[in-house]
Amino acid sequence: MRNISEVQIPRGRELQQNGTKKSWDFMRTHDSVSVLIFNTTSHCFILVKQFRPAVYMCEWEKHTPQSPEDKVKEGEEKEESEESHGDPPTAAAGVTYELCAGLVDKPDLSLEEIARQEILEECGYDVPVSKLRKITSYRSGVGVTGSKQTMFYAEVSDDNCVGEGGGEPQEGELIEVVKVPLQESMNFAFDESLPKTMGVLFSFMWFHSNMAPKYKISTNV
Ligand SMILES: Nc1nc(=O)c2ncn([C@@H]3O[C@H](COP(=O)(O)OP(=O)(O)O[C@H]4O[C@H](CO)[C@@H](O)[C@H](O)[C@H]4O)[C@@H](O)[C@H]3O)c2[nH]1
Ligand SMILES: [Mg+2]
Repeated sequence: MRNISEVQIPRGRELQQNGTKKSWDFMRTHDSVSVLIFNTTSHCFILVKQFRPAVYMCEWEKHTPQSPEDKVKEGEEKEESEESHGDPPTAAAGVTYELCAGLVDKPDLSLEEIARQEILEECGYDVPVSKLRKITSYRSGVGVTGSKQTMFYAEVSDDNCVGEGGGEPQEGELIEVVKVPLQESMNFAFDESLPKTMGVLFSFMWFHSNMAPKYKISTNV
């Protein structure tokens, strides 16, 4: 009988599961919060758009078969041609649509307080903590990081808008705030030409099943 939970507690990078020795790399990261923001004045979702180096590198590697790490390794057989396939992708290939989100890196603040700060810094809306509603939490990555993300819902109005958002420039953040009209949100969510996170897809679906009736929106999911 196989029991997937029968794992000898790992020592170093090795573990034994079901009699098989395995080693695995992991990366320790902070947990995070994300927020689905809905503007009740304009009936729009408020998303952020930012350049993600990791996303860009995935696209870059498709264009250039040889990865930067491989370049520095010497004496290895190259399976694929080193020839470049035209110009490298533009920076736009690394820009994704995302929920407003942030790392849980301030131990003295609650998850709600961190979410509130991110909404203000990234999107420019001042929302009291009491207006934040927890949707759920989940593992945001199970292959390498295993960290947990807690997702919130925040209803805002134009009256809550106190700034432009855009992130904290001194922390190197460069964020564009994007409005997605509710009526267009499902087409937006499933348009694969617009790169986005799973959180955007999931939260839009959540809104359509839980909040849309309140706004008398017919769902085409
Ligand atoms: N934004 C977002 N939307 C999702 O739908 C979404 N779904 C998953 N995630 C994951 O959540 C984590 C935290 O999100 P952020 O990267 O937005 O965290 P911040 O604290 O705002 O910013 C930090 O990272 C910035 C960029 O590197 C720096 O400039 C800052 O200095 C630095 O503090 C990341 O692991 C991300 O993968 C999403 N993140
Ligand atoms: Mg962020």
